[in-house]
Amino acid sequence: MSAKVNDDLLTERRKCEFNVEELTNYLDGGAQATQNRRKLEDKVLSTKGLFDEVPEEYLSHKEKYENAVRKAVVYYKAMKEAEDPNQTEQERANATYRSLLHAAVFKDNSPFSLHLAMFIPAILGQADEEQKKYWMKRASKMEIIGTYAQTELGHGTFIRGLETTATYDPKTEEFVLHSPTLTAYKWWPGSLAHTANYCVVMAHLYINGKSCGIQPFIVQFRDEETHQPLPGIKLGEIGAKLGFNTVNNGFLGFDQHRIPRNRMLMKNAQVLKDGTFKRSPNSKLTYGTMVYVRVVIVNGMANQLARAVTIAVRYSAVRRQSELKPDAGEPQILDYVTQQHKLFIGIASSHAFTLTAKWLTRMYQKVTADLEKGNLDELPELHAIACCLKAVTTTDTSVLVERSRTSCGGHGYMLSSNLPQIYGLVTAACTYEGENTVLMLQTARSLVKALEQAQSGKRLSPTMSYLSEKVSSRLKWDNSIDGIVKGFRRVAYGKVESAMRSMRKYVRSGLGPEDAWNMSSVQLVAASEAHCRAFILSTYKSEVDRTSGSLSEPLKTVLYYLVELYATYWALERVGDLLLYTSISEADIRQLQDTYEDLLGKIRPNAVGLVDAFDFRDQILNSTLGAYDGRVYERLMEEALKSPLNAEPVNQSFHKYLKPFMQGKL
Ligand SMILES: CCCCCCCCCCC/C=C/C(=O)SCCNC(=O)CCNC(=O)[C@H](O)C(C)(C)COP(=O)(O)OP(=O)(O)OC[C@H]1O[C@@H](n2cnc3c(N)ncnc32)[C@H](O)[C@@H]1OP(=O)(O)O
Ligand SMILES: Cc1cc2nc3c(=O)[nH]c(=O)nc-3n(C[C@H](O)[C@H](O)[C@H](O)COP(=O)(O)OP(=O)(O)OC[C@H]3O[C@@H](n4cnc5c(N)ncnc54)[C@H](O)[C@@H]3O)c2cc1C
Repeated sequence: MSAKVNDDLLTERRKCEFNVEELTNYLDGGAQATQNRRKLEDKVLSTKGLFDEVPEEYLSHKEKYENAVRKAVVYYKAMKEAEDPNQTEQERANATYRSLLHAAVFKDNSPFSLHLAMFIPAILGQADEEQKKYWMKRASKMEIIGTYAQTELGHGTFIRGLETTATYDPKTEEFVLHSPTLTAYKWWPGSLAHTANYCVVMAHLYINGKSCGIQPFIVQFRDEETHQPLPGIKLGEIGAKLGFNTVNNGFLGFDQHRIPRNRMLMKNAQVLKDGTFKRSPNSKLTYGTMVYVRVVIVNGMANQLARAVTIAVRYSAVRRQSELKPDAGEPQILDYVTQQHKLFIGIASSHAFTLTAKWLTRMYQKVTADLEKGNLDELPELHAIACCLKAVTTTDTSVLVERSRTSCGGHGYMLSSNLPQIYGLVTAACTYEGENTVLMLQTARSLVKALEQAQSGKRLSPTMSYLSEKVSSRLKWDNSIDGIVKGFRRVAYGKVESAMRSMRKYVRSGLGPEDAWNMSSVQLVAASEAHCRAFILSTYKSEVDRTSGSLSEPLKTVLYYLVELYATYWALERVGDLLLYTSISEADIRQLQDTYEDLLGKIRPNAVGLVDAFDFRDQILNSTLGAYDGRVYERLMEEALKSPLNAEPVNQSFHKYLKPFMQGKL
């Protein structure tokens, strides 16, 4: 097949006003990081056996899983072999920060993902030093494969309501794990069904009949040689899902299953041999693995969104449809301003999430280091900001990936475009690791507390300190980026205050505080959203200010177009709220709309350059519509021909059913 690049894409690349490689380096965190990432990709992607002969979508549920395990093993070994021993941990982390290498291998997700994303982090965060040494030696080499088993059939969100019990037996120095009901069965953990042999189980600890809260236990549930479930273990797979079909989500029930005392992960709380319980300094430390994954998800969303928007923008440069002007031929669909409106916010959001994720990762690292020294002061702030960022970035990414898909018209509906699978991956994140509404309400809880503290003259944590600033009933509006950040903060303040007023009103009318909270929760979620949008926007702007000093002028200019586009887009989306709490006028709104349209026009010549700068290889995009060369139609046909239905000109169903039916013989 010729390697000719589509002419429209060539023209787009010539029009780009900035240096694409410079932006790639900026997103990676430096030229060296780009080089390391590419080296890693070269090495891993040249491994034999990593890719599918038959596209995954044509396999059965069972075959998909078996094929994914085959690839996971090859991929894991390739990643290990590609590790550069001369690189520091930090350099390795930088090289993989924006890499979606696994996406080249799995159109869906890896059956090892829970081992790496949660089992190992749970050991690192919950085990004492001796346990960590023992388990990490085995887990890091994948001598054992683990998962994180928290959610049950009956409870996911409400962790305190988990029914699985771990009852300490001081006579044998063992815990007895038990699932007293059907709803107590662990349900959802990835890798649990047929891949893993160990898991971290979150269970309700009882000592001498007394509840000691939810605690983490490391549990072997399959024999290491035969892989048979151990006695007292009931196991299975939960069935087909919207996505995650190669992740092997499973169920697990315990029937009086005994494990030694040292299998409780005892970094925070401990059970001594005689059954003495030593409390954790803060019971929420047990939830630390979830906080870690929420932080990781924000970066994951930035990357997946970049992938979807790369596919959609390249396709939109190649696709020609309808007429803008008579006799001028069919324009590229990217010339339709509505198409730009659908897609450019995806590019800007990906940048905003990447920079916010970097900020959040630094905060996570600081708070974790403080926790090691016994300082828990900033844990509530980390929890509050991680909750809303996880919720808002997953919600926005799901919307924008779906918009990217529909922006590709009919071809976006093809699995070969890869957009449906990317949607399946990102929409899952709206639910897992804390359902989004629930997490928004956690942030709202902190906002309410912060406003109460501000009103009684206490100092607030940095991310909420604006709540202690003096506010006028309507903030004086200005259309600058800083003005928009202030506007969103004013909205957050106003909505928290209004929710608090509602709660007091409901309490006066006879409701209890919990019912009053529930009645006001729609407002509370809106307050969290405004708080989070102000946070993302201010972080995005200040991170670009902080890090763009040495960049070339053309690149800086485009980066600020995107920051301004992001701010303007959200101001226009939430104009009703701004009208309620600020002095924004009709003239301001009209000017914002003009600015927005002007920005779409300025970004237009740079659109393909901007997505090229994400630097995804074709193998990582895995898409008929998004490849670098723009050979969209050829690829669609090539992929269609791989359909097993095209293997023979006449399908047997014709002779079996259609022919007798059409000839009236059936
Ligand atoms: C596509 C790319 C992405 C890449 C990522 C890879 C991902 C791999 C796949 C992941 C697979 C998924 C795994 C899972 O889903 S595991 C299961 C996750 N489950 C959850 O997240 C459950 C959600 N529920 C909770 O977190 C809590 O129960 C909840 C926060 C909702 C409430 O807890 P609880 O009822 O016990 O507490 P209260 O509301 O009464 O609050 C008590 C106080 O504690 C504070 N709090 C709560 N949680 C935390 C925390 N984690 N850290 C610190 N503090 C916490 C809370 O704010 C209250 O404080 P105050 O009393 O001071 O107000
Ligand atoms: C793809 C995928 C992978 C997963 N992987 C794992 C895994 O590896 N390990 C694991 O342990 N779990 C896993 N989970 C489970 C996941 O963590 C839970 O599904 C999630 O925490 C939500 O809990 P739930 O299903 O109980 O939803 P529910 O809490 O039942 O939510 C249902 C509805 O009730 C609402 N609701 C619930 N509580 C409140 C409240 N307090 N206030 C207002 N509204 C409320 C929610 O907003 C939602 O609209 C996975 C889930 C998915 C989808």
